[in-house]
Amino acid sequence: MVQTEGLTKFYGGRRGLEDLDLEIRPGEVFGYLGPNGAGKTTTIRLLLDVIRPTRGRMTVLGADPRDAAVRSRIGYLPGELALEGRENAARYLAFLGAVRGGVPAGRIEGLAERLEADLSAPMGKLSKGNRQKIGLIQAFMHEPEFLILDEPTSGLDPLVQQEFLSMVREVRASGRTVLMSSHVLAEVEHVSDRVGIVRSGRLVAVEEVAALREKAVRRVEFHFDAPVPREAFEDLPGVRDLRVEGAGVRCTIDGRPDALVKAAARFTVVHMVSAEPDLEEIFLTYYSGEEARHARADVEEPA
Ligand SMILES: Nc1ncnc2c1ncn2[C@@H]1O[C@H](COP(=O)(O)OP(=O)(O)OP(=O)(O)O)[C@@H](O)[C@H]1O
Repeated sequence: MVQTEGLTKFYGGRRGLEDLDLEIRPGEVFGYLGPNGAGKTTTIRLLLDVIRPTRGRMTVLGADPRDAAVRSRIGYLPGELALEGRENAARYLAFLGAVRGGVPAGRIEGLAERLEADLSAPMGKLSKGNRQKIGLIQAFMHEPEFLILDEPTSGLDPLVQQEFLSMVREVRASGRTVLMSSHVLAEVEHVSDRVGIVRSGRLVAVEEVAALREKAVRRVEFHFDAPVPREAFEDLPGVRDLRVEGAGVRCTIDGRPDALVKAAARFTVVHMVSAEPDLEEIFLTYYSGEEARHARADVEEPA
């Protein structure tokens, strides 16, 4: 769906994105993560030919993004959607639908209902959340084969976020592809197949979410019906910060919990707590590692 090689964008002397090699596969949901200013929007604008690269190559849907036919096969939610004027959202969406070759009115209404969007207010008066919903409706409504969503969950309340994530899952189930950016891992980890982590204009990692989860540290607690010997839990693969106090065992695990679970199973377990793996910690490691490495390169570079 997307293939880039050495894709680079400088804004004058300022680095927007440098040497991006990225592949997005058909049918996947790709989460594009990074803090503010990392280069996510720059990447997305390059893929859509809103801006042109300083150097590097890319294909989108197998073609040059300058090819106008490519754009019509993509649904796009910009990070900041400008919706102005007195016209209401219903008429605006109907107009866009007609321009895109016809979208059934029922589909627009269906999406509006799911997202609890108000289509009757004048567009210039929409709240941030409602503007975001209108942006999502126009991105999804013509059922494009590739959806590019820049910070799609920003401004949505938690219930609407859940509904949006269901819409993304449905897109994937129908074999279509999604690229969504975010600066919060939690917003994309439950729906993404892979995540790319970008920092200071560089892609620092691309990982399967399942692999990331296996690498993550998780905190685990066991309570037994009687005191257990510390030796039974020492030197188990991946087990760290072990604390054995009477009938209680606490530790963190790096990777698979298999060895720990088998060790615990030799005693009578009365209660067990396992926290969700903390992917955010891994995510932050990528950020901070890169920060050090590229601290010097962050200073002005030539165009
Ligand atoms: N039009 C522009 N002119 C000059 N510099 C720009 C321009 N657009 C982006 N930049 C710079 O390029 C870098 C990457 O910005 P970009 O908007 O791509 O980041 P982002 O990851 O999308 O962050 P955000 O979530 O804040 O939009 C930043 O340092 C930003 O200041």
